[in-house]
Amino acid sequence: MNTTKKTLRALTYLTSLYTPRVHSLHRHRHRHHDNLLSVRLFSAQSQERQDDSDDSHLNNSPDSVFDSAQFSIPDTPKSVPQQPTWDVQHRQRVERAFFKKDLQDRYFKVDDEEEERRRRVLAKALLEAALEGPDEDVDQDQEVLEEDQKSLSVGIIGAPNAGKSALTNFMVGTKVAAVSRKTNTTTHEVLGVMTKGDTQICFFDTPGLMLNKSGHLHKDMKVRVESAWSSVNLYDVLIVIFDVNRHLTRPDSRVINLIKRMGAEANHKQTRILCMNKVDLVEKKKDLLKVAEQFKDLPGYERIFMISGLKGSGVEDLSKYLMEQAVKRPWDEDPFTMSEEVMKNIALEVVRERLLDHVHQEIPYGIEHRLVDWKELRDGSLRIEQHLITGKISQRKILVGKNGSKIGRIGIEANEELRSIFKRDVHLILQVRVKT
Ligand SMILES: Nc1nc2c(ncn2[C@@H]2O[C@H](COP(=O)(O)OP(=O)(O)OP(=O)(O)O)[C@@H](O)[C@H]2O)c(=O)[nH]1
Repeated sequence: MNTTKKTLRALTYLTSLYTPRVHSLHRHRHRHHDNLLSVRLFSAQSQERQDDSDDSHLNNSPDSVFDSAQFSIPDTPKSVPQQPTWDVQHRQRVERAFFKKDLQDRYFKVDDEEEERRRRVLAKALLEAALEGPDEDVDQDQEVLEEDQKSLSVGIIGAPNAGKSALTNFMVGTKVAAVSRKTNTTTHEVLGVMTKGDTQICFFDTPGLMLNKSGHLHKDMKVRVESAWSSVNLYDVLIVIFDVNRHLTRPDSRVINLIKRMGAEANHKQTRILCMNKVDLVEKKKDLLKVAEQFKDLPGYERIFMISGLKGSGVEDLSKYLMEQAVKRPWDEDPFTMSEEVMKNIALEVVRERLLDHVHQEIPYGIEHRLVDWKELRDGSLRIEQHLITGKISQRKILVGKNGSKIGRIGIEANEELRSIFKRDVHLILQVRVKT
């Protein structure tokens, strides 16, 4: 798997946080042209101007601008012009199918701080994925014609800590899911995409889908949870996963209820499988058979797998089984390329991440972060200009630093990372501005 693909995977999830929800149910492919992240507001609270004098001269101060052209950056990678063709159709399809606008607004609102936290985590994930060395596995170099493509959507459901991310990571081979922590405020997320030969499998997390001890939905989140439950049926395959070691030592009635509910009846539209995870932790392997015995009569499950998502035992069988379930259907994710939109997101995230590293944590909430220019030049390099706009002169000072040292540091580091992610020259310009 190459770096671009890893970055793309990281962004698959990242993009979902910001893509405006689309709500019609038609499933045909179409491209999403909205300039999603050109402007991002990070205001957690309203910013009052502290000084009413004319600050416009501050915006012309050379200190407040970082321009990568003024720094010599070693080891410029060879610029490779790319045609961005990544299609966000897959995400849109899921979002269209799963969430309705009003529900979205009422029940899925993530507060700014939480969003900020997630954004940071994701930016990190993105970088890790992008900077990771190439994998050993065979690369998907040959194009597979659309009519030959096979796809499978797989939902993974289980209690927190059951090992959903670890399993997906093992199958997909990326660390992204491990760091994109989920909370009850999130919707279904793509955990990872595996493309092998002519087959592509998309794994989805189904966070927050747990029953209470008496086997009912949690009252406080009923509407949200009900819609999420019904969406579970849309996957081709549903993996119900649980920690078998925990089940043997401290059985949890909520987990048992979940397993029973999902396996209660055969579902002709969906293949359901039960995964006994963390078998590596179980000392007496005979105990595993006892558990399998306990659930074997549930008609909803086609198969029961005993696996260790972390160590990998049994995962190959599971992957093989999933590959066999794939149906002739065009892939949803292009495994090779990144769209311009995704790249823009990356550019903002990377700067944002550096900003948070170098500036006091609370400050970035009051800053408006804009992508003001994005140009792909003829030599394949990118010119990216972003503005950091603040309403407070005191904040401007902090951001700029002594003689422009702070914004310079942020710019140099961000520029370096972007070059490494995009594999081409990046001319990054960051400007700190005061709202006038
Ligand atoms: N020993 C062992 N540990 C595992 C296995 N699978 C997962 N774990 C560990 O269990 C913990 C939870 O795993 P995750 O993959 O994050 O679980 P999750 O279901 O994605 O958790 P949530 O994100 O909270 O829903 C981590 O510390 C994993 O390292 C396994 O097969 N064996």
